[in-house]
Amino acid sequence: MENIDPARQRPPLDPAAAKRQWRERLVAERLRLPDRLARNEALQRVMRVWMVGRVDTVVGAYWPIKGEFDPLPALHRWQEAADVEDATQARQRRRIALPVIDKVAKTLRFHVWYPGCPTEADAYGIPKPKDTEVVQPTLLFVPCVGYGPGGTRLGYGGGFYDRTLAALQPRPFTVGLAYANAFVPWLQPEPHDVPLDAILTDQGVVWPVEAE
Ligand SMILES: Nc1nc2c(c(=O)[nH]1)N(C=O)[C@@H](CNc1ccc(C(=O)N[C@@H](CCC(=O)O)C(=O)O)cc1)CN2
Ligand SMILES: Nc1ncnc2c1ncn2[C@@H]1O[C@H](COP(=O)(O)OP(=O)(O)OP(=O)(O)O)[C@@H](O)[C@H]1O
Repeated sequence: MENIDPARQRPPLDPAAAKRQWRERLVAERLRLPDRLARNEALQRVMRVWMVGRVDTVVGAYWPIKGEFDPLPALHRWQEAADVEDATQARQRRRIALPVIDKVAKTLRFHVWYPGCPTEADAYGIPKPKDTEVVQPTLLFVPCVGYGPGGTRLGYGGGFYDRTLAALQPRPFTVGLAYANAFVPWLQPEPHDVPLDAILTDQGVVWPVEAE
């Protein structure tokens, strides 16, 4: 048989393999970001401005891992602002919830969390609230390893958010959080991917994009 270019003998990368490769690259890149502190502050500001006027009282977020943006400081301030911002709602306490993995259904449940709340490590070593109330966030901040056009999200590959959102009735408004360097232009939604309703980065609201 003739010599064939070895690259051509390999099957092309399937989308799942491409996603695995990019996950690794994006997490490594995020951990190396030289200006992470400045980006972190910028994204906190974007979040707080974006939340003005939202009437949610239960907001889901996450405990940051692997260099993820930390949404909790901005949410503390949102919680504390309740007293002055909206007198009619001030009595209904604003609450922050963190995900807890349901190992059987492989979905997430959201448990109330507050600073100093007792926690224990989940299967991935992420702190989860211990024995606090289960709540239904109407607004959910979702960590992104990467993001693509149209609100497509790349996570760590567990499918937890997609499975959770497929099952949640009514669905919360979902907001992806990422640093702007995590944009992956070719990222295509797979059939099970639930697109995010909005994406915020340190550069502002990047989805939905304003009409030109
Ligand atoms: N901060 C944070 N909390 C979260 C999530 C998240 O993405 N970020 N999750 C969002 O779902 C859930 C946890 N899901 C996770 C899924 C995988 C890995 C992880 O580290 N996976 C390994 C690869 C495992 C494998 O390939 O089988 C890795 O990336 O090294 C971490 C969390 C709930 N809590
Ligand atoms: N609604 C669903 N029902 C059943 N399986 C699902 C569903 N959504 C996703 N999955 C499974 O989860 C796997 C991982 O999905 P995907 O690669 O999109 O994860 P991810 O969004 O990156 O991860 P995560 O949400 O945990 O951060 C998929 O291969 C798919 O089989």
